[in-house]
This record gives sequence, structure tokens and C-alpha cells, in this order.
Amino acid sequence: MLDGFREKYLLSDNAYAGMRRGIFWTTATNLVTMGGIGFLFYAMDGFVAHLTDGAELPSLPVLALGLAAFAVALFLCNWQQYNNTYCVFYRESGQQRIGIAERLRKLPLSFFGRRDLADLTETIMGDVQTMEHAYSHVLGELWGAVISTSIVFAGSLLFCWQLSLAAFWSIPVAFAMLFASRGPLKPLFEANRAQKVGVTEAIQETLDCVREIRATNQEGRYLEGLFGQVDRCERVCAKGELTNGLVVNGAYAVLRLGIATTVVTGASLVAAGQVGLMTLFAFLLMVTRIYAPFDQALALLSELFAAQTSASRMRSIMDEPLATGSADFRPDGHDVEFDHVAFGYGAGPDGRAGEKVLEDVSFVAREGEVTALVGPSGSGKSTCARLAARFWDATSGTVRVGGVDVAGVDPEALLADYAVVFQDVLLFDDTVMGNIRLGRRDATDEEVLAAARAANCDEFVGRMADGYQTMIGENGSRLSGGERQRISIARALLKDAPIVLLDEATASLDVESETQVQGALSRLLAGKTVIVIAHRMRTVLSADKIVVLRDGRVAEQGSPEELLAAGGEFARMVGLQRESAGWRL
Ligand SMILES: Nc1ncnc2c1ncn2[C@@H]1O[C@H](COP(=O)(O)OP(=O)(O)OP(=O)(O)O)[C@@H](O)[C@H]1O
Repeated sequence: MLDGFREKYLLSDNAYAGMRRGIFWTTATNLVTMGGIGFLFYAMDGFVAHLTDGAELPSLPVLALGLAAFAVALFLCNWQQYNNTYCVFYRESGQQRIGIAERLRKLPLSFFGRRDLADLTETIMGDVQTMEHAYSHVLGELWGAVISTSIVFAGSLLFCWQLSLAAFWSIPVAFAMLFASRGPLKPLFEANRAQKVGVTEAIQETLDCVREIRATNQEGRYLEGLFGQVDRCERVCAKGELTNGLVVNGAYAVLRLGIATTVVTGASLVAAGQVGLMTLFAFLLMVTRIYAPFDQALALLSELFAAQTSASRMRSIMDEPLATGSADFRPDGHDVEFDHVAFGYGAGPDGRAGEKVLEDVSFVAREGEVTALVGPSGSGKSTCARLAARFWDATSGTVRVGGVDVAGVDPEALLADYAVVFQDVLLFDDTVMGNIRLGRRDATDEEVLAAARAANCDEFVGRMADGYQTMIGENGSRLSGGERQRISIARALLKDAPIVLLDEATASLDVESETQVQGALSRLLAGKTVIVIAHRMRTVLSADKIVVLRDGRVAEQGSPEELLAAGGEFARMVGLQRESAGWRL
């Protein structure tokens, strides 16, 4: 049965072993507590016998020794119980979070395209927390209470079966009530979570888009939507809490009814002369304690039900197929070859292809050459770059690096050979130096500074108070677009990888900076396989090869001179840009 729990609640071997020990020590704690009640009864019985029959008073050293033994045993059991339930599960939840993060790191990007980010955040933070709380506060308590109570029940049957039934009947009934409420409560838990995810999403969106919202005077409308979302969440949560509270308190009331039935049954048994007054007294002492171990379990049982749903959501991440492949990546050179590649973003592990973004794309980006991908917006240039680095896998056809199909290569091993400069530069809340060093963790300060200089960072870093040690704020919020891009280029230069992907790498630079960075790039990229995505034809005229994409297909490819001479798509785009360069506003 416990094995079933392990599966259902996604417990590791350690947590499972800890849970078993926790149940043992909770049972021991409960039994020691009941032993204390027995000891109290023994003392009271001695005093009553002394008062009524003139018997000798219980020995004081025996009482003191018994009390001390009780205190020590209770302390030890509680200590072990704490270590084996709370501490084990706190460690377990840490491991679970790391496990999910590790898994997410290795999942193909197509997974993130299919899953909502707020939902994932809620799983990593909220679901793991729900499971941690339920496991540490409920699992051990519940099972420990069930086992210890069964033992006490069996023992009490030996004294008086009528009083035993009168005292214990309410426990299974209270649990039956809670289990019966499980089905109707489930949609409420689901709705609760969906609302929380909705609020997280709405807050994230508002923060992400704060500039756009202000620029378009949409604050009022946005806040109205956000407040509406928070109100809805509050209503659903309140409804869930109220319903759960009603069920739990109803179960509490039923549980405590056992006291009343024990009193009534005991009184009638004493009146009929079937049991002695001290037996009734012993049972009354017992009923003050037997329900206590269930109190926490009853209140939190709903959390255990919710934890099951959380565990199944976590399992959906853990069962997601990884972007796996051989770590032994030994390409023969670094030509990047697209061989009849087709791709759609909606493609999932079920083999379902999304709407086609690339269709029958074939070209080779040769080592030592600059291959420029050009084409209208949305034609699939960035998508080609993403497939080359295996951020996504082609739906059909093959992408090869040095003759090796990238679909069979471990993404980490593959990316060790890539330096990438994205259109959207992601910076961390660290120093300029720290951000550049991301390119190669073990680079010396001199190497970092050399890369920074080559990417023309010196000019703006010189104006900063602490130079390269200046903190640049969250996601480089204190830097301009061009400055961010230069840091990103410095990173790529520092990595010094054999394949370089430049996605609109120089788009945010002014003409002077761009010329300098282009110079640095061409010097430092010599001998590498370079794939550049650029809108401006001027920046790609010096490329060795141009691949023109249109609607996800290769419209034409060749050297710039060949394509210009052919007078096709590329020549038309160059012509258009020359025309627009002559425009005046
Ligand atoms: N993550 C994504 N999920 C779904 N569709 C996407 C995703 N990224 C891009 N697309 C779609 O794929 C198509 C090709 O996009 P891609 O970014 O490759 O084009 P591009 O030529 O680089 O465009 P641009 O020059 O504007 O950057 C577009 O229709 C785009 O809407």
C-alpha cells in the first residue's frame, strides 16, 4: 500500500525510507503519549484506592521515575519524528525543485512553446510547496495515527468492548466524510489553481509590458483587468476555503461526538453495574487524547488530495521526453548543412506537426565562410539558426554539423561548438565583466577585457562609474540596445567557438559603432562557420554566401555577386533598400 503512495506522490527512495521511519516514530510518539495517560490513570487509581480503601499511596520514587521515563521517551520520539518527517521532506522538496530545473534545462524548446510559463512557475514553486507541506504535515501524522490508534483500540477491547466501540466509532466516520467530499472538492482545487496561475500571468504580463502600457495610456484598462483577475481569484479561493472548512469542521464535530457516546454508554454501563467507575474514568481519560493525532491529519487531508494533483502535474514534466543525444560529438569540420529540412513550431512529442514555417530548406554554411540568411520578416531566418543549434528539432529532413546529424547529439555537447548572438540580448543583474564572462566561465580578466575591447565595449564602459565592475541592473536595464548588443558580441567572441550564429547582431548599433564591430567581427570570426541573419543588405554584401528565404523556402542562394547578377529576389531587396535609403521624412 505504501508503495502505491510512493508512486502516487512521486517520492524518491530517500523520502520513501524517511516516510516509513516517520510513520514508525509518529506511531511511537502516539503510543508513548497514550502510555503517559496510562501512567496518569495508574497514579489516580492509587490515590483513589488510598482515599476509599485506605490503600498505601503510590511510591513517590516510582512516580518520579515513571514521569522522567515518560518525558525522555516522548522527547526522543518527537525528535526522531521531526527529523524523519519534516527534515526529510524539506530536503526532498529542495531535491524536487532541483530535479525539475534540471529536467527543464534538458527539455527541447518545443516543450516551452506548448506549456504556459506561469503554469510552469506555479508547478516549480506552488506544487512543490503543496507537496512538501502535505508530506511533512500529513503523511506521517496520518499513518502514525491510524497504526497507533488501531493498537490502542485492540488493547481497549480487552477492557470493555462496548466502551471501545463508543469511543472509536467516530474516527472512521469522520474520515469517510472527508473521503466522500474528495470528488466534489476536486474541481474547486483545480479552479483555485487555475485562478492563481491566471493572477501570476496577469502580473507578469503587466510587469513585462509596463513601458508599452504607459506609452499607450492603457494603465487604467490594464489595472482594471488585473484587479478583475485578482477579484475572481479571491472569490474562487474563498469558496474553496469555505467548502473545505465546512467539511473539515463537520468531520471534527463528528470525531468529537465519540466523547459524548463514551460518556452516555459508560454512564449506562456503570448504572447497570457492568463496568466499574475507574474503567469509565480510564476510557474518559483516553478519549481526551485519542482524537488529537487525527486533528492535524483531518485539517490537512485536503492538502494531501491536492498534493496528488500537484504530483501528477510534476510527473507530466518529469515524463516529458528529453532532448537527448550522444555526448561524444566528433564532427568532421564544422560545415553546417540543411538537407531538405521542414519545420513547424507546434510540433509536439506526439508527432503532430505544427503549421509549417520551413519547407524543403537545403543549403550549406561552410567552415571559414560567412553565410548570410536574408529574406522578408517571418520568412524563417531565425528559425533556421535555431534548428542549426538544435534549440528545436527539424520535423523532417536533416541538419548536420561536420557530417553529424545534430538530432543525435546531446544539446550541451553541440552548443559547446556554438557562439550565439541573439536578437534579444539577455543580461543578468551582474557586473559588465560578469556578463561578458558568461561566454566562457574560466576566462581570465585579460581575456574578458580583450573580447570586450574587440566588441567596442570600452567606449561606453569607460563612462560608467566602476568601469567593468559596474552592476548593470536587472536584465541590463541601465544599458541602451546597442550597448547590450556589444556585451552579447563580446560574450560570443570570448567563447571563441567554431560556429557563430549572429541574429541581427548589429541591428541596434549606430553606423560608427557598427563599422567598428563589423571590423572586429570579421577579424575574429576568420576561419569559423558564420551564419548571419541581417535585414540590411549593406551588412551582408561582404558575405561569402547568401541564402534568400521566402515563405519558409529557399528562394535562391549563391555569392552576392552571383545573386545581384541574376537579378532575382536578392537583387530586388538590395534595390528596395537602396531606394528607401534615399527617402527623407
Ligand atoms: N516560438 C515560436 N512559436 C511559434 N511560431 C513562431 C515562433 N517563432 C517564430 N514563429 C513563427 O515562425 C515564422 C518564422 O519566424 P522567424 O522568426 O524564423 O522569421 P524571421 O525571418 O527570422 O523574421 P524576422 O526577420 O522578423 O525576425 C513566423 O511566422 C513566426 O511567427
